[in-house]
Amino acid sequence: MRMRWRKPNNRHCHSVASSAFTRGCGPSPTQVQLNILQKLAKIMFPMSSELVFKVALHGDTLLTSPRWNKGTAFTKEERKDFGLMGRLPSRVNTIEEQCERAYDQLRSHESPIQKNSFLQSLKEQNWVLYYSLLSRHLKELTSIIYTPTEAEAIAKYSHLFRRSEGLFLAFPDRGSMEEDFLEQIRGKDIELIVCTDAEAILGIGDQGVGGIGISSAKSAIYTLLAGINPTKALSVTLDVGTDNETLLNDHLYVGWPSGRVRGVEYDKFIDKFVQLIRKHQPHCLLHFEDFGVTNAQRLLELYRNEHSVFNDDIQGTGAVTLAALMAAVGVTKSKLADQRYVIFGAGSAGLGIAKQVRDAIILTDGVSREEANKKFYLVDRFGLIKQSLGPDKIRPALLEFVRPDEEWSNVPTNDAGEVELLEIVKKVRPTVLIGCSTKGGAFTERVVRTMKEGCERPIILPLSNPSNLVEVDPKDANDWTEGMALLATGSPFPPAKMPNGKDYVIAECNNALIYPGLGFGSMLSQSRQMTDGMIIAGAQRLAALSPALKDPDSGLLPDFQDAPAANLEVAIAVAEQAFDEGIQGVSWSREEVRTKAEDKQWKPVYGRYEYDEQGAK
Ligand SMILES: NC(=O)C1=CN([C@@H]2O[C@H](COP(=O)(O)OP(=O)(O)OC[C@H]3O[C@@H](n4cnc5c(N)ncnc54)[C@H](O)[C@@H]3O)[C@@H](O)[C@H]2O)C=CC1
Ligand SMILES: CC(=O)C(=O)O
Ligand SMILES: [Mg+2]
Repeated sequence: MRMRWRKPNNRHCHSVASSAFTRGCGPSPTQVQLNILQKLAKIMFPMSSELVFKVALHGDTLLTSPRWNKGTAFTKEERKDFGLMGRLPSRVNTIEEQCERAYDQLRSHESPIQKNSFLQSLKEQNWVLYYSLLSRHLKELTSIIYTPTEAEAIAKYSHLFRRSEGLFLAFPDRGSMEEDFLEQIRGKDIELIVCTDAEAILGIGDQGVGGIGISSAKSAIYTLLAGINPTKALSVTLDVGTDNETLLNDHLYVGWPSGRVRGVEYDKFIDKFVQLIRKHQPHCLLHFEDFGVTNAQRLLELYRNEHSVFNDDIQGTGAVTLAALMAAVGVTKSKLADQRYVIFGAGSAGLGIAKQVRDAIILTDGVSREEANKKFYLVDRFGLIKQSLGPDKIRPALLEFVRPDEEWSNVPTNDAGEVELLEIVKKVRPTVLIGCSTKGGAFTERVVRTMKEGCERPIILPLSNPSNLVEVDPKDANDWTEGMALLATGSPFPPAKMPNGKDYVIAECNNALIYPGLGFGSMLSQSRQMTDGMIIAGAQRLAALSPALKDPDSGLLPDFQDAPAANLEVAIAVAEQAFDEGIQGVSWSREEVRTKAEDKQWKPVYGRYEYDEQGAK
């Protein structure tokens, strides 16, 4: 891996949208903000007249194609050319009018889950309108199509089911997997596949076939935040059964109603899928999402050297958390290597974070791997991960982080002989406490206050999703530490009040702030692998955009409103790193990365259609 560690800086502030990114960058703030907003507006909503598409669809087939349908925005001329006269009401609308109408309709739905269903149905009808609407109300609507509301939609998938989306590969139909896959991608140039086996969806566990909801939500976020062309993305659910009794006992369950396939048969099934991607789509990025803890790391290691494979829960979460921590140590004027880390929940996310931060400590501060490992205390269902838990309770991937028993011989345990979080906090006096356990409320008042006694500015990141599983409500953590905690959460939370009455922005430390950029950077450079160097380069770039580096009372990470601009920067850093490592698969040069990235982004604009038999279908 050829890469140099670079301290966060603001070199890239000219090209991002947030005012927080731009303070101190040459022209007056107002002028800079104006330029940036104009640039962002152009990126998000370029003039549709600039684009011309050759389209081969006609009449109803055009109106029912979500990619090409424009609804009432078809011009009179297009209506004549495409057999739409009489199929649409007379008035031609602009996209602005369509968004206004759709937003009014959305607001007539009261509950978040109803809004989620409405947006899903809009997506099935008209992609340009769907993504335009989401872009215009990014923060508000991301929480509807992603965490927290998507968790509820997934749990209710079989009951809310109306129309299928994506590719369903069920274990009993494995004989026709290749045919089914080819049928789905026929005529398409797929660059991204997001797949899940749905064993650990967000924090709500095994959701069987409903897992398609996370693949398509993650895929939509790729489009929304990184401009991935939705026609080039495929969402997949690998339906290997479910051990969720509620689903198995539900006669309306639409997945394969069987217990989960495990062991050799499971591995063969996954391998068949990966190999057919390697055969038919050798350049596409394969994104794994929400696999169970026993498979996630194992599958990543198995395939990452032979294909561009990415596990979001491990690598995406590791990267976004590293960026948040880099910003936090920037505020406390300390180093990553100075911290003592307690990670509560040693699953995919917990391990991914530990490894990512450990690797960064080695790179930044020249600490040996062994010394760096010692800075981490991992905690899981059986309390502290220490030697005497034995191989039944310690996955091989955790071995580097196991604490020696002697270190804990004088520490009180519970009846089961486990060392619980409070005792760990008392002994370790952590400066960083991260939650990815799915155990809502685990960071109790005592835990947080004890942590505060041991350090002036505790860094607390309760990352579990959805919102009701957060380890501590950030408002409480803020109150219990008299506003001194540096906080970020996995799902959106409102600002907390500082003792001086000021709002403290709770940054969203969600992998969506970085994975679209990591994936886009890899796709853009057509790199053969997603390397650790590329991921760290992306995390560094995101950290450099932290508003907290300018104002310590601002959020640790860019506001979600700025997520498209931040992800573009991440993508550029990742692609540049691919060049530095010599693993790019494109013939253009490193200097062209930014222009190529901006050009490649798909924008939700209609453009003008011309009928052409050889055109898009
Ligand atoms: N903010 C973000 O970007 C991300 C957040 N997450 C969230 O983190 C949580 C975990 O996700 P994954 O690591 O993918 O799941 P996972 O299933 O791989 O890991 C969960 C771990 O927590 C442990 N655990 C369960 N109950 C516990 C308890 N009472 N005390 C301590 N540990 C306990 C489990 O044994 C398991 O090792 C989920 O809520 C998920 O939504 C995950 C990925 C990204
Ligand atoms: C955000 C995410 O990937 C998760 O909660 O699993
Ligand atoms: Mg996930």
